[in-house]
Amino acid sequence: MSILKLEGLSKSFGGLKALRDVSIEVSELEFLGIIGPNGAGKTTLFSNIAGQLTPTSGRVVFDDTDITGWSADRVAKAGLVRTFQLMRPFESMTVLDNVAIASHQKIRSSRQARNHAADVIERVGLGEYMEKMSGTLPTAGLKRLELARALALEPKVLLLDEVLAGLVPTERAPIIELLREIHQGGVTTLFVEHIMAAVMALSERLLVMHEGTPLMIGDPQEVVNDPTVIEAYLGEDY
Ligand SMILES: Nc1ncnc2c1ncn2[C@@H]1O[C@H](COP(=O)(O)OP(=O)(O)OP(=O)(O)O)[C@@H](O)[C@H]1O
Repeated sequence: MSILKLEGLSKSFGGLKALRDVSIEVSELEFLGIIGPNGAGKTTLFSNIAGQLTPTSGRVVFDDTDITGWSADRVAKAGLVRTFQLMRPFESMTVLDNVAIASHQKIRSSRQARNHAADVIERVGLGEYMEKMSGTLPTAGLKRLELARALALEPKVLLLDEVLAGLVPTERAPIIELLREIHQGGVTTLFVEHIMAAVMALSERLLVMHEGTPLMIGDPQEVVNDPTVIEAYLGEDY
């Protein structure tokens, strides 16, 4: 069953067509990798799905509800949550407070929201940093915090935008493992990423975006071996 349907989604910025007629369906509990060259429209796609931008035309259907044009807050509360390439935690607040703010959007009671936030922080492996100021976290810790803030909203669908960017290879492996655990915990995941080893390790299906439109979608191995994809994105030496 599909949990997310994009129907003819397009987005223009003035004369620039950043998204052109994107139609894809994402199955419940799927892990969909999304790759493509810089400027292909990957982040714009997420922004149009998650409510930071309103599509110029087309529809976003989530869990059988047309959410096109909904505010980002409303989309997130409904269970479709994204992370950002540039993380924006409140640096002068503790890790717990940062995540509790997100929990509070789902849970009215402050005490319960904090308890829930603490559980999520443990789950992403930041337990020992609970009372530390967010601004003191190393990059890998900030990535975990970004994931915790997303998980605090109890997403059905998670949109991950280059969550591995800025990490050195030894830092990536545990975050990749965490992403796998989150997905296996029952979260449909869309994963925009340039690190191909991670894309191939996690993706069940792979979408290649090129010039604002899907170039190919399918089995990851078949997609990365496709000559058109190699020419558009991966290069001969992939
Ligand atoms: N707010 C905006 N206003 C005008 N143009 C924009 C805006 N956001 C994105 N664009 C343009 O839309 C196109 C798609 O950009 P987008 O950031 O979605 O690409 P991307 O695939 O995410 O790239 P990257 O891999 O570098 O993050 C680019 O040409 C970009 O310059």
